[in-house]
Amino acid sequence: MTPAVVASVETMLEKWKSKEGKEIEVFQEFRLLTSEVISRTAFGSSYLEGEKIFDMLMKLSVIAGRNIFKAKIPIISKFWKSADEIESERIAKMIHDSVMRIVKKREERVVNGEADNFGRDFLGLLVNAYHEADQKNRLSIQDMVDECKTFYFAGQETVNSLLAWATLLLAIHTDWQDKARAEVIEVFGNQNPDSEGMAKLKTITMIINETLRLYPPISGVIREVGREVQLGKLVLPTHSEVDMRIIALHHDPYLWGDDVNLFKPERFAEGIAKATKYNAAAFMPFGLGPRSCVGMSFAITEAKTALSMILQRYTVTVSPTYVHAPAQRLTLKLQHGIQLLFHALHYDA
Ligand code: HEM
Repeated sequence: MTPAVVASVETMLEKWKSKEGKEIEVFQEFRLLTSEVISRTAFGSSYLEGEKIFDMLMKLSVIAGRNIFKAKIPIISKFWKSADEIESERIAKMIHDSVMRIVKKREERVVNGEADNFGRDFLGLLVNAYHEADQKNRLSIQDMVDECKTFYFAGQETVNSLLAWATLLLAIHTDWQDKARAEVIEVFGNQNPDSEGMAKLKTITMIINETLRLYPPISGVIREVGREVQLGKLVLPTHSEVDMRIIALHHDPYLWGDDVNLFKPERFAEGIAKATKYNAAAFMPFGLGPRSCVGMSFAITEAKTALSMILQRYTVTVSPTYVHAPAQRLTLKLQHGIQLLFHALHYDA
């Protein structure tokens, strides 16, 4: 996957050449980057259509984000729909139609003999499951659409958030920015990152972990209680939902010390186990247990690649217009974005 990520980062950095020294809003920039990466990975040759679908999913996520805590009135909500609900239904229908169009195209290629399978990318696997001979294991269209949604939210929004916060923290903590750049130059010189060098990026890994601790893209996970259980003085009934606030664990001074709110990547110098004093639940940006994130390595490789390529070319500082206003919108975002300045380094990267 590294060459696909490198190609997408190169496209982004090519655009940045005309903006050197000027303000760039990185949340939006990384949104385009991570959408392209996930579209290429998930939809392969159909990635342009994939991007359109993800774009619509983005709109749906914005609507869902602003309605997440709104209660519904049971009978009235059956007959009356808010503007957001009507818009969500319209977008959902468009997404459904787009997925169907891609599926049809892939089916036609097989029928016409242009291809002997539906594709080896994520969508190809879904189309295969849709054609599964055994009805019990067959995927419905709705399942396919839902899988696309999960993949998009899981794989795009999260890395978007991680990259944006990491770049902001590097812009604020220029000592760490210098250390990270020195490491990248030592490992890759001015060449593009490769998978072999990824494991050697110790400082970058520490910075990524500390970013995920302070600003976990997913701030909590929900679990349903399988059977009644007692936790200390608390009895949790069967089927009750437990909302585990990852962000609260990551900011707990009891677990992390009085400097819990400071950016100190050195906490992770000897790895996660040492940093958490072997308490697995103290640091869980990717969740915990059998349902934890399947895209963890993908996400870390993508983040390391993008950060390395930026550091090879630019020093980064915070723009005077930046306002610190984190906001929970499904993932941890910023109300006014992240405005940074990128200054070209004077050597050929
Ligand atoms: C910084 C980036 C990411 C973060 C912080 C993150 C975090 C998480 C978290 C907290 C969960 C819930 C785990 C749980 O319930 O215990 C999750 C689930 C999931 N993630 Fe990620 N994720 C990231 C990137 C990705 C990427 C890049 C992909 C795919 C390419 C991905 C695919 C998934 C999927 C499919 C699930 C659902 C797993 C299931 O329900 O069994 N994630 N992720």
